Amino acid sequence: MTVTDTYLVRIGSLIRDARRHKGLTQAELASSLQTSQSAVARIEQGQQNLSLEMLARIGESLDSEFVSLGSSGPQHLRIVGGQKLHGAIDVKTSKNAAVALLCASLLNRGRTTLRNLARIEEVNRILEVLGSIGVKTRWLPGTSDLEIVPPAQLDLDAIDVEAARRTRTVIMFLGPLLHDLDRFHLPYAGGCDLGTRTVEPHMAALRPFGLDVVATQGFYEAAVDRSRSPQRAIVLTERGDTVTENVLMAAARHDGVTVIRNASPNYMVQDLCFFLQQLGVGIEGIGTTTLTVTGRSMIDVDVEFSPSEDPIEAMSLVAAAVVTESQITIRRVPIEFMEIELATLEGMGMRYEVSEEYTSYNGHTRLVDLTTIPGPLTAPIDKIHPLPFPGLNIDNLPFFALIGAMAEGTTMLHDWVYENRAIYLTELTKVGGKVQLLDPHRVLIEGPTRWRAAEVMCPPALRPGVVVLLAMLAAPGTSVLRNVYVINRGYEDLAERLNALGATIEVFRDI
Ligand SMILES: CC(=O)N[C@H]1[C@@H](OP(=O)(O)OP(=O)(O)OC[C@H]2O[C@@H](n3ccc(=O)[nH]c3=O)[C@H](O)[C@@H]2O)O[C@H](CO)[C@@H](O)[C@@H]1O
Ligand SMILES: C=C(OP(=O)(O)O)C(=O)O
Repeated sequence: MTVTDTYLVRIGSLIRDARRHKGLTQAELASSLQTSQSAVARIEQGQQNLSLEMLARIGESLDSEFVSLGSSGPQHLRIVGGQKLHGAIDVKTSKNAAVALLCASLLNRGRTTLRNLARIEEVNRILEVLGSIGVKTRWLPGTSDLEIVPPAQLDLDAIDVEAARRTRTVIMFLGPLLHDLDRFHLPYAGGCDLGTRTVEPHMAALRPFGLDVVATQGFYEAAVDRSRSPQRAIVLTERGDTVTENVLMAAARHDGVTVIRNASPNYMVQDLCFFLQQLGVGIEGIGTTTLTVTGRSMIDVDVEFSPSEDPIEAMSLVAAAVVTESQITIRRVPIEFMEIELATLEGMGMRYEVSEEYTSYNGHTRLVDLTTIPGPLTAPIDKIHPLPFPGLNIDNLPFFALIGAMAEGTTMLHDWVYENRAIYLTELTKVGGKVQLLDPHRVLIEGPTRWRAAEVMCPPALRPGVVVLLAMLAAPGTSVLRNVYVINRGYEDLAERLNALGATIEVFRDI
């Protein structure tokens, strides 16, 4: 095979992956390219010469750039796998608390300083959105502390629509904004491609505060009827994290007492509650499913807050240790939000040591340092499935695919929550995993696995993306993971920090 042939085959398989991620058939892609299905089949098999123009058109049809110029193109990772990790790593603060706190800063007329914030793409997008509507934000020099100063009047018409559409967080502007604006519009929420994620629970829960939302042409048109206010407890139909946060933020400036039932007691909700308390809002029941909020119609305080460490990053690092069969110390693990995960791992035979507990900078969350001890694992007898906190966290479930792949026997995962996420776990087959999709919600993983290096397009979802990356760390040889924006959405400098543990990961872009 000539060098050109090898490239055509590689590009062809990347195009096939991207098409499948997008859920298109060859015929559908062909029709958007105005070519034939057989031409698409030849392209995917690497049997068709491709012009740059054709590559650009394919990239456009699949929302995925295959070739780009300059430094602004997609970022890729080249991983030399098969090495053991060693040493210690600190868990960073969570993405999910960061986004809630950034939205909550809109409640405050004073200056909000968020300390030790995760410097991740998701935060960057929200900073772009906040900046576009007039909020002044700046990183304090040499720190990860962010200062936020609101304008006298927000300018929602100037909102950066492109940045807003890349996150789901914009939906959490509804709760804070309904106090100051009688009418406003926000772009539809975006984010990872995990299948349909309804926003209806948000609309229903905010209706008692007078909010009515009509969705038209890519925007939520919001109008606030000031004659309405909550007359009785707000009962959430699902125990969602961001819906609970939205109601908390609406209640924070509602002059009166709001009771929220079936609230999520999850980690990011707790961080938001601690922050709101700093703003002078009364909150009882933190960490339970009934929250009683005594709001303040005006909040104008200079406040500082540091969110807690990310249990999902902690779980990712545990999975990194398991898949590379390494002993590492993971510092600052928010133990309360990892207990069921760790109990499940113990059931699979995993051993680890934990330090005495200490307190997070948020003043509340209990942390430990956890040292992994490599050893043989066996598949769990029962399926592993997530539940709202205090169950096994849904965002941690994908990491059990990796751990199941290391264990002797068959592990079943049941992701009842998301329509798409389990499907992406089949990407592990490209690096040697034996993963069988039973239906869109259930996968069987057979272990142990002999990982092998491969070039793979990063699945368009954060956790499955990291799962593939970690498998590549274990696979001897050189792997490439292409277009890792979704990973950077939720993890700060992951490649660099894994390299500090002895991994070899190079970040690169196309020329
Ligand atoms: C920014 C943030 O904090 N994101 C988290 C948050 O998203 P978020 O709060 O936005 O989660 P969603 O509201 O999208 O809920 C996730 C999915 O679960 C379904 N659902 C949810 C709760 C429930 O009791 N029943 C139910 O069926 C929803 O319909 C949806 O399909 O919670 C998700 C589920 O924990 C996590 O994956 C996200 O990382
Ligand atoms: C699904 C996730 O988050 P988001 O709600 O930001 O899409 C996640 O963190 O895995």
